[in-house]
Amino acid sequence: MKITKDLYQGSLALLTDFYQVTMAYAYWKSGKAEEEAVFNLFFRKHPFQGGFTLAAGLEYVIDYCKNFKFGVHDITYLKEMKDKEGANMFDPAFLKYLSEMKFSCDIDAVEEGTVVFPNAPMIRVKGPLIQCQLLETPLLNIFNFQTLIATKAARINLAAQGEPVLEFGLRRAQGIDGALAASRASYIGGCTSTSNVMAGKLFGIPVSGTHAHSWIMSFETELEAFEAYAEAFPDNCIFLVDTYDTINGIKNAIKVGNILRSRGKEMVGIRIDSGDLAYFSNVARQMLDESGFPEAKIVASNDLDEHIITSLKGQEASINVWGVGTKLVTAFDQPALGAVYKLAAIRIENGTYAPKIKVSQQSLKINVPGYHNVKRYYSKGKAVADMIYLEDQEIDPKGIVIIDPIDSTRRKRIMPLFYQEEILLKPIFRNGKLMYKSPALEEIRKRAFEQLETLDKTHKRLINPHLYPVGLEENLHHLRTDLVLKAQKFDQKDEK
Ligand SMILES: Nc1ncnc2c1ncn2[C@@H]1O[C@H](COP(=O)(O)OP(=O)(O)OP(=O)(O)O)[C@@H](O)[C@H]1O
Ligand SMILES: O=P(O)(O)OC[C@H]1O[C@H](OP(=O)(O)OP(=O)(O)O)[C@H](O)[C@@H]1O
Ligand SMILES: O=C(O)c1cccnc1
Repeated sequence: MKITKDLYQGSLALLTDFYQVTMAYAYWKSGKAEEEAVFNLFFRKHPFQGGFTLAAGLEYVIDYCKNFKFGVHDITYLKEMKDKEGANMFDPAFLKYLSEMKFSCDIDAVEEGTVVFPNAPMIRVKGPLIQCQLLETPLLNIFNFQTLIATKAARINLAAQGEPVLEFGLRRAQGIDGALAASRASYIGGCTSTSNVMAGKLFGIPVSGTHAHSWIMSFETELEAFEAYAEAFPDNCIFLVDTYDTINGIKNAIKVGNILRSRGKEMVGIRIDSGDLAYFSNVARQMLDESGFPEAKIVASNDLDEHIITSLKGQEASINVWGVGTKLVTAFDQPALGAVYKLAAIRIENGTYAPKIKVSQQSLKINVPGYHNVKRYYSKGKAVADMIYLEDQEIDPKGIVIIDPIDSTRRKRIMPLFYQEEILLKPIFRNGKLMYKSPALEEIRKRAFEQLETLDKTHKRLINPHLYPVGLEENLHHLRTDLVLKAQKFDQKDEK
């Protein structure tokens, strides 16, 4: 995949917030640029009031980091930036330093298609402070969006209960890249295909589609339009039946279905895009069955989402295929995931890490300090809990307690001995060198499916899902509590 080169024809180094560049300059000036830091990317709350989140975007991150370099044009742009007095904003020696900077971080991340939970890192970046800082914005940009859309797609696909969901979002997506990334994330989340032909070409996603109302309207009659379409695509006919009168449209589809059959071909189905989808799909099913087309599929579209699909299922609608656009690719009911990227540790002289904490009035906003990782415990193939732990922490296989990072009275005892375990942050880069082979998109999609299978259905329900246990290993909990208390004492003294 060459997203960088294909889409932006060059460097993406400036795809960052200006404050990252000014901080980079200030780090450089104060001699801190090369200090080793650890940052974590995580979110605090599942989107869509759900009980799970599906990670996506790592392949873009890898591509971004592999190509992380300030090119000649980037440097020229920065060189010409002036401050309020009209002086050059940046010292030429800093710009030379930037132009020679080589990506040299360690990155560990959850694989795409992994189910993830609040407060646990999805990406950990360790490296020179200046590089870690410059990566904040692009990493958040990539992960926030793709993870959000993959999660929405997973919810929609769960609602469709295994029936195909066709992604139709391009025309209403947030711009060109938003659409492409959304098609990719939707496929990871379980969609069967995309209508976005470029996403098909770039990512190898199957493309599919029916036809529009304009096709029908360009003919004198609907019947003529269906006949002409059948002439052009005898093996791929899904007739849109609701342009004028849906019942009459179904009759016309059946007429052309019979013509096709007389030529040894089968119509694939019909699409309904307006009106009461439960009512019309049931009428259509009956008419198609009675006319000898029990195999014909009924595709429904029109502002669908997981809730409407669930409702239509509850109404026993006869819909077999779901076309979903706007509400999927725009993550309609929650347009941002809200993941953040926080400094967790700074390496100190003796080679150990000094944990860093950002205190907040809201315990929800206090980060998890230190150089940590996440372990998932499985029992008989089902995920039972995630533990966030310091990398060098010994874990007693006979019994540990994990403590909820928000509410320390919520605890869970785990006997690692009896569980299978998976370390979720996998090595991606070491010293800037790529260690990880990105799986094919198909593999990622399969992982997403398998990961969702490991999750109990109580965590997957759309409304009021059961909370999956994620906790801090005891020592990490104590470290965090001590740091918070210390920081608060300091604040109190300060205020006097
Ligand atoms: N039986 C149903 N139960 C629940 N929601 C439904 C049902 N049938 C359709 N819907 C949803 O209701 C909404 C209907 O929107 P709208 O009022 O724009 O419909 P319309 O009849 O298609 O109008 P138009 O012809 O202008 O498209 C859509 O989101 C659609 O998915
Ligand atoms: O409803 P969504 O989930 O966003 O799915 C995509 C929508 O886009 C099309 O409508 P549009 O009116 O743009 O074109 P059309 O004339 O082909 O119906 C299609 O018919 C769907 O209704
Ligand atoms: O192929 C379709 O039916 C389609 C494609 C994009 C948007 N709406 C429908």
